[in-house]
Amino acid sequence: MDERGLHRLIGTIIAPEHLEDDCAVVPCADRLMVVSTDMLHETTDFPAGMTDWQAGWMAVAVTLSDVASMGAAPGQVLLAVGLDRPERLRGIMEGARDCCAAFGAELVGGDLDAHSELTLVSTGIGWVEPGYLVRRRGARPGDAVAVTGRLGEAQAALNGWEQHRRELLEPQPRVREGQALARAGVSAMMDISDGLALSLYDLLAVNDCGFAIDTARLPLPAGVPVEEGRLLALYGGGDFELLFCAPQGVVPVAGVEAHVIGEVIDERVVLADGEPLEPRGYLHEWSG
Ligand SMILES: Nc1ncnc2c1ncn2[C@@H]1O[C@H](COP(=O)(O)OP(=O)(O)O)[C@@H](O)[C@H]1O
Ligand SMILES: Cc1ncc(C[n+]2csc(CCOP(=O)(O)OP(=O)(O)O)c2C)c(N)n1
Ligand SMILES: [Mg+2]
Ligand SMILES: [Mg+2]
Ligand SMILES: [Mg+2]
Repeated sequence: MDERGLHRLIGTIIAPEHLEDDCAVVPCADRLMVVSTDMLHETTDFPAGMTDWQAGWMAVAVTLSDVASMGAAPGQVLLAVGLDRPERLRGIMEGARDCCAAFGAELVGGDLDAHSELTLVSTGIGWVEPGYLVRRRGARPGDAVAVTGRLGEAQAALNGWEQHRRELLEPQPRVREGQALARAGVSAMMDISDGLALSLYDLLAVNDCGFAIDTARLPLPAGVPVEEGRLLALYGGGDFELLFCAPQGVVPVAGVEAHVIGEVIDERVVLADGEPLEPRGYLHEWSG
């Protein structure tokens, strides 16, 4: 059983539309509040050699990435710490605080308990005017499909490409870019935490159209052979770039480094170079 299968179960218990986006959306006077929470564990999320400061940074970055994907401005963050050793706390809190500060958020609370495996749960709140909210749903046939930054860098580092360790250990949420894309009029957006392929299937699940990408157009990790780089870009997790669809004429958006990688099509399929793309990537799995 994997994460996506269990999400379907959750969708039979709470309203399934609550599972459609990177954040929950809560009306709040004349603005919308978006909220995301994410859990990280030492064994699955903190690679060997990661510092405590980097673990705190990453916990906040992954949540701010979800906030960014809605076109929202980060506001407040809470961090719950399941702490294995007390001497780790200072570094973790400083990393979390510094990531908040770097992206215009404030760390305003959290929780603390003792736990055998270091576990960080970050909750991020963001704010957006109703006209600029962007959801995963909204893609239209003929839109361009595009991504910010480069893909596959975090997984490249895990594969031993040392020049990409910083991207793995200190992900940079595309906070400024998310808001600029929203204001420019993109039609659908999400962040890519589990790899491009799974993210395209996540978009497919909530849109009435499909996606055709051209692998020659993927922005690949620098210094990695092209064939390996292409696999990393399609199936590697941990990138935290934005994947978005944009009506013709919207991209390029000033100040946003993005690459068009394909287009939205009528047929509800995900194609890469004309063939169905394997729905493979980073998935939490359970045995049995
Ligand atoms: N245990 C849960 N209860 C309710 N909603 C959940 C749960 N786990 C995940 N979700 C929701 O499912 C959607 C997908 O989750 P996830 O894959 O973690 O998104 P993301 O990769 O953006 O963090 C999100 O809207 C998230 O809020
Ligand atoms: C040991 C280890 N493997 C891989 C990564 C890269 N990485 C960071 S988050 C992530 C996947 C996304 O995490 P998840 O808990 O699924 O977050 P969500 O999709 O909910 O944002 C990956 C592959 C890592 N940081 N550490
Ligand atoms: Mg997300
Ligand atoms: Mg999540
Ligand atoms: Mg994930």
